[in-house]
Amino acid sequence: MKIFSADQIYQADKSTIKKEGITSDELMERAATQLFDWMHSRLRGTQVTVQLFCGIGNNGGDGLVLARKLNEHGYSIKVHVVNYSDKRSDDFLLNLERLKDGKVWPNFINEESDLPDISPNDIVVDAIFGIGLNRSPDEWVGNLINHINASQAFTLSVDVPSGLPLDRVPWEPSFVVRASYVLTFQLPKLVFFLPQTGVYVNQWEMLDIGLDRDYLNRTQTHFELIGRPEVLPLYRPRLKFSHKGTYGHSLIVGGSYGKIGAVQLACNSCLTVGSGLVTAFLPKCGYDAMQTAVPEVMVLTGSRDRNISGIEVPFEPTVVGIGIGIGQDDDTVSAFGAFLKRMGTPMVIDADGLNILSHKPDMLKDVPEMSVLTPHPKELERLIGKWSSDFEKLEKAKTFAAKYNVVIVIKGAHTITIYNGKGYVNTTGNPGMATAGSGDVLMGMITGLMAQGYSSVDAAIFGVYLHGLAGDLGVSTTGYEALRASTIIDHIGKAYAELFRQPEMEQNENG
Ligand SMILES: NC(=O)C1=CN([C@@H]2O[C@H](COP(=O)(O)OP(=O)(O)OC[C@H]3O[C@@H](n4cnc5c(N)ncnc54)[C@H](O)[C@@H]3O)[C@@H](O)[C@H]2O)[C@@H](O)CC1
Ligand SMILES: [K+]
Repeated sequence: MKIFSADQIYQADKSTIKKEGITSDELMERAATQLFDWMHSRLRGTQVTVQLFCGIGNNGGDGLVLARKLNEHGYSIKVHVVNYSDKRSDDFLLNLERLKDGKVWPNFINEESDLPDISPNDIVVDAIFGIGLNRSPDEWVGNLINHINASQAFTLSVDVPSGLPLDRVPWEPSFVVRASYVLTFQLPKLVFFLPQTGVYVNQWEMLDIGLDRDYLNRTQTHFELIGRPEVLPLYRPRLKFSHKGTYGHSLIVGGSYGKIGAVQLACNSCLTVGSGLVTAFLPKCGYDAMQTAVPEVMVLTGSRDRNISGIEVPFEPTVVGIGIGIGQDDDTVSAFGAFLKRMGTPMVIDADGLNILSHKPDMLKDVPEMSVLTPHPKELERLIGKWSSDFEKLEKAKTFAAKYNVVIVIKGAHTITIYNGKGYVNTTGNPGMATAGSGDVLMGMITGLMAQGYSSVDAAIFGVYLHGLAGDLGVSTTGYEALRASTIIDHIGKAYAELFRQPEMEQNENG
């Protein structure tokens, strides 16, 4: 699903209004009716006080329409108009009159006003600012936002948490509503998924307001949200008349004394995701452990006991996964450099492989094109330099990926795959996966997918999604704390099956 910018969303609104021959207040009515239906279906007339804080633009207008509808259905409401500007929008004014016609008299809040009491048992509707926010809220508005945040009331934000801009980090972090729930109109917003801005959003949901499909389909975006509908078409079915050679031969290069487990995990996940053959290249000390732990894997070793050295293999691998647990011993660094120079096949490079590249940036030119780099934030920083915000981080990663023609997988709560100027934001995974070896499993999976013929970028997007899904399935039996990297591997098969699971309704209908 595409992630649109604020400008593009305004265009979508305009295009819808024009195409359907409706007025902008009719679109607002449609949007706010969705908000009302959502609340009404959950509250079912419960006598809880709903305090609506409405700005003076169209986000505030949405809040006023919602207030009118709640009032018409007998809910107990208090409406506050947050008077931060004289430039009230037409649809705000129209709906203010309609609200007054229903005998609801809002409380107007300005710089001098006392802050209203909010009980922790109230429901707050936050309709102060929407996607039109273009500068920091004034201090008194910021104080009101702090007051809402301190109330501990359930806070439902309309479209976006007020104070959160769509294209940058907030000017003042405390002047942003911390939303319990965001009901966002039709399209996901990038800020929900970035570490610096996602913290303001506890849960979110999209409400379809019928924006112009043609406009949405034809417009190109810089980011895309990756869910099941996006990954299913990437899946490459196994063929009946195939053999293990059809699915590639992966070479996993990694390990050092005490870190052979990383390679076991990567080889295991590489096989489990479907690589036809897997060979591990290890220091000698890892030989017995590897042969015992993963019998399906073939093992080659270098000449040194505790570290990788001279990477020589007597076959042409389809793809190489390299870097986990290798350390930065001089011999290892030169073996890694020579290997990069010699190999033309795309690689998946992780962990110390990335750290070596950060220390020896002249090696970057030897990284085969269309390789996949899988850094966590610290490794990324070493590679591309410091950034001042998540937005700058994404821009720098895009520039780096373009310069070396590689795919970058920025690991995190919402892993983002960067390629060719675009970011693919993953939706699976959970905090239980922040555990030792989880990254090794991911690198094995991406390698195994490339071995089977997935393109580098598809393997990254699909692998990240499947890895997260396997973690989500695993966590249902272990809980967050007890989830281990091996549990993720154990659930790769179920994750594949889950991709093709029919929703229960359809299953019933089909008999
Ligand atoms: N355009 C449409 O047709 C629709 C718009 N909708 C709603 O409209 C919202 C956008 O409305 P608006 O464009 O009116 O913008 P907002 O309601 O987000 O903000 C109102 C206005 O405040 C001003 N402003 C920005 N930052 C400020 C600050 N820090 N201090 C004081 N004033 C500031 C801007 O001029 C802005 O236009 C969406 O988020 C959504 O809730 C929905 O009703 C769906 C349909
Ligand atoms: K809002």
